[in-house]
Formats: sequence, structure tokens, C-alpha cells
Amino acid sequence: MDQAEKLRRMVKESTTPRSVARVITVTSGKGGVGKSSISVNLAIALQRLGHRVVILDADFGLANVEVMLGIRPKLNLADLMFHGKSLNEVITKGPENIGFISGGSGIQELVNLSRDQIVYLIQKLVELDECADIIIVDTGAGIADSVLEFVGASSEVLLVATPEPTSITDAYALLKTLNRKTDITLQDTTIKMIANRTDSYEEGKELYDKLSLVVGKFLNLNLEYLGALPMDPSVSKAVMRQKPAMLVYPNSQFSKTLTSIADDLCSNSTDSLMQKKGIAQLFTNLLRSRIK
Ligand SMILES: Nc1ncnc2c1ncn2[C@@H]1O[C@H](COP(=O)(O)OP(=O)(O)OP(=O)(O)O)[C@@H](O)[C@H]1O
Repeated sequence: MDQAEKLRRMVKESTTPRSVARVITVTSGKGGVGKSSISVNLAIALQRLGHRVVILDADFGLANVEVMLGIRPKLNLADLMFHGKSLNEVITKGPENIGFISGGSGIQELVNLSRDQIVYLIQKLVELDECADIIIVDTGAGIADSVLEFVGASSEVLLVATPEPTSITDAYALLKTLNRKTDITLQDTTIKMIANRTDSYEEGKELYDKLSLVVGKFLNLNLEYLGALPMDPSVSKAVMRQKPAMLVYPNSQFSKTLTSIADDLCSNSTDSLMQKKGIAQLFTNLLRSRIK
């Protein structure tokens, strides 16, 4: 049995009879549109619905999620990959018991892993699949290869866009570049758009209608709509306090809308079961070309 077959078996055997986490990858075409704010607060909303949630910060270089959660993780994914640290040691507990893993330099190091290291990492991620119900992956923005690969390897993607024209064109550019990459197939990826910093529900819906029209026409992709989050000063006030808005401003329009979006994400049980492919599977997809 070759290495690739061994790995496929390992993921299959380890995940099939046990629980596999639902992985939601949050991304955007342009930076600063609210990815981290949404990841952090969505994590709390989902945890409150009774799910065990872990955030994996794959936006290397920026530590926005840590700041927003008001935590300082001592270890990161690289410690799990190279320094023999256990999964429990690299998960930092945040508010309301949500888990947090900092990608640190681990995400960049993925390209340099040997096959044995890949197998070891996937084994660890199978453990993560068992200890979380939902894993939110916060990626960087834009069309860097590392972001595209993460998005392409995911089965459920939340695409964040704001009504600013540059945000819409960059969201389209992200999907177009993804679609053009020959090594990425979006067949198994569900892309759901979330409008952020909108003045009204209608403005968000209009933004979605515009984007989904061109995405359907020119890229032949289906874009689902998750909803519109309002422009709400409580979001930046919460960042200043280094606490998630869901915690310090639970009655703000932003928190209420996000709670109902979290509800929608979980209410369609077939949808959520279909999405349950797990973080080990995501990394296997991501590293597929390296283990052939
Ligand atoms: N709905 C909102 N209402 C008001 N302010 C918001 C809203 N969403 C995000 N912001 C503010 O926008 C700024 C950028 O948000 P955030 O850091 O979440 O974006 P990002 O897409 O993760 O950025 P980056 O690309 O740098 O990782 C922050 O100051 C945040 O407080």
C-alpha cells in the first residue's frame, strides 16, 4: 500500500465511525470587510446553540481573532506539527468555552512538510474532528495561493462582502481565480455569501443578487445567500474592549442578526450533515497533490 492509500484509509477509518466536525471556512476577496468579526461572533452564536466550536486562525501574519477574543495563545499549529505538542495544548479556551487554534507559522510550513509529517498532521486533525462539532477556519483575504487552496479544499465557504464596489469586484475576482485554477474543483464546495456593514436588509440582498448573477452567468457557480449584517458601531466598540460583540453587546442588531444566521446555518439538518466532511479531510484535500 503506498503512502497516499495509507493516508486515505487512515482518514476514512478514523472518521467514518466517529464524529466528524463541520468545517466552515470564512473568506473574502478584500481585506477588512469583517471576516474575523464574523468568525469570532459566529463561533459564540453557534456555541450558544449547543455546539462545541473551535476557531482555526489560518490568516497568518495577522492576529485579529486573538485580539477580538482577548486571549494570547502560547502555542500554535506549528508546535503541534513540529514540537510534539498535543492538540489539547494548542487549543486555547476563549470566552464561553470556544476553542481557538492559532495557525502561526504552521500554515506557511504546510508546503514544506514531508510525507511522514503530513500523515502525522492528519492524525492529529482526526483527533480535532472528534473534539469539535464545528470548526471555523478564518482565512486571509484575497487571491494569494494559500487562501485559494484553503477555500478550494473546503466543503462549506462563507464569503464575506460589503456593499463597497471594491469588495464586490474583489469577491468576484476571488471566485473567478478559484474557478480558473486547474488543480481546484469547486464541485464539492458550497459557497454562501454573507453581506456585512449594510444599511438595510435590502442593500445586502441587492449586493447578493448582483454578485450571484455574474457568478452564475460567467463562472457557472451557484452562490447561496446567508443574510445581511448591519453596519453597527457596537462591533468596533467591542473590538476596542477586546471582547466579542455577542458577549458585550448581545442585544445589538449585529449580534441578533448573527444569532439568526447561526440558527439558519444549523436548521437545515440535511445541509449540515452534507457539510460534515471534517478538518482532516480538508487538509487531506489541501495536501492531496503532495501525497500522490
Ligand atoms: N458590521 C459591522 N459594523 C461595524 N463595523 C464593523 C462591522 N464588521 C466589521 N467591522 C469593523 O471593520 C473592521 C475590520 O473588521 P475585521 O478585522 O473583522 O475584518 P477582516 O476582514 O477580518 O480584516 P482582515 O482582512 O484584516 O483580516 C474592524 O474595525 C471591525 O470592528
